[in-house]
Amino acid sequence: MAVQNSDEGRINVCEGDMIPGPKIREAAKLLLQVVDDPEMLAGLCTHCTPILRERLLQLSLTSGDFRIVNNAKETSTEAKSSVCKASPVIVEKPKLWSEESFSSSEEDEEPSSSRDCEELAVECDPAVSAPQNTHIGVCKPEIVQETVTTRAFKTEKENMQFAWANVALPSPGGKDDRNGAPSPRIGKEMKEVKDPGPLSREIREELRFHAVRRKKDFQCIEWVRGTRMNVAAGLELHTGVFSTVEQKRLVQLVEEFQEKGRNRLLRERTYSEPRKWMRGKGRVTIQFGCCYNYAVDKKRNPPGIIYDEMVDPLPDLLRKTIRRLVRWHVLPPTCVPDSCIINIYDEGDCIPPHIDHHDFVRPFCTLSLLSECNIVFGSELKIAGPGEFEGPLVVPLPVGSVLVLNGNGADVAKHAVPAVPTKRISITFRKMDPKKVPKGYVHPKDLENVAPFEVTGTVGHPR
Ligand SMILES: O=C(O)CCC(=O)C(=O)O
Ligand SMILES: [Fe+2]
Repeated sequence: MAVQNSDEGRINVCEGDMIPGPKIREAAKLLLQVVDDPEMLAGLCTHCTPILRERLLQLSLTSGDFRIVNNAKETSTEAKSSVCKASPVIVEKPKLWSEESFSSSEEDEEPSSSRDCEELAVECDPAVSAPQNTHIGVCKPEIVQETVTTRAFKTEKENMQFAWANVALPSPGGKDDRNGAPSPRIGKEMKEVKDPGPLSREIREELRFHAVRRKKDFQCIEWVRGTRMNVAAGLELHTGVFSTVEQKRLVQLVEEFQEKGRNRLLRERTYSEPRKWMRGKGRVTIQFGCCYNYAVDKKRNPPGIIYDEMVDPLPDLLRKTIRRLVRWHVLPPTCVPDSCIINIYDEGDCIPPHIDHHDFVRPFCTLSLLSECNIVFGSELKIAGPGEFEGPLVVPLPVGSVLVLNGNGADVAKHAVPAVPTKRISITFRKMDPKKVPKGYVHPKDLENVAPFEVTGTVGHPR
């Protein structure tokens, strides 16, 4: 249902006006709840929508008051021409990885380049930009900026000339966070602005938790063994679970382990780099927690988890990732993954049609990194050529998204990733069937009793 516009509560904002931070945060939280309304989104492409959501989220997390520095009509051209050169708004960086820091130190800061990337997602490679939904149609940066700065906020309320380019946010001490230099947008008067202090970790986590998008209504009706059914039932796609910075850290970790694997610094079966003798053959895999055998191996082990083969244990960052998945309601606490397989796809690499082995319990999930690709589902998948697979359901996997496989989607439908157009990394997290846990496996303490995040209802409603 479309959101109804109402003239009540219309706000006139003039240059120099101060808007108290709590009001802005409250407005941003409200907008976050209706941001997916079709009327709100009219004219926005699917690339812009997550950016708008991310920006609203940033606003809902900022501390300090806001001053309108000029009006939207004047600045929309300025914004258009300067978008790629400078951040149009100085926003206090919300703490990332809110439950726990990816790094050992709470205060660990990102290098300025990655922070710029967070703030100016439109300027960055879409492959590492804000969480995205499907990626249909690509906007030029200027167009994205124009859309975000004017159209999204103007709508019927012409008087509410609220635009990113028009707002200056004081950061503590009047400094630009990114390089410590005084911000050109913050004048003397801004020093008088009272900073209500940072939001608590719990509120930050709840806000980010509420911004996660969850698609659970996949449909693919097929006749299977005489029964008509939805073979996609049980599939879920979650976006916005990992920030761009968190994704970058995960990619870094994968690259570090790939390097160690190449240098034979990992257990023998942790890292595997098959010989590629034709297109669609082979992709690098890194396994943690258990050794999964794809096909009968040299020692005649059947496919499945090998009982007497050890691989390296799950690194700290991947255990944190698992906790995030459970805390943020992507996987149930009854199914905390204790193993994972990283697939590194170079351009042209693929994964052929398969159903994941039942040595792993359901549900399980796959995190997509670096670039978007399609995954195909169906009770029968056609092999149309080397690395070319076709099926009745094609699901685009946005960068940073998590696909959960359960029910028919995991056990009736096969899935395959056709040859990818560009390098991609996926991490599949799975819990071993307790009867199949390999010899010598030590269960990590921090994966015991992982509790899902409790929704307090103070911030918004789950989607
Ligand atoms: O790379 C993907 O998205 C799928 C990976 C997969 O199907 C698997 O590891 O079993
Ligand atoms: Fe799979």
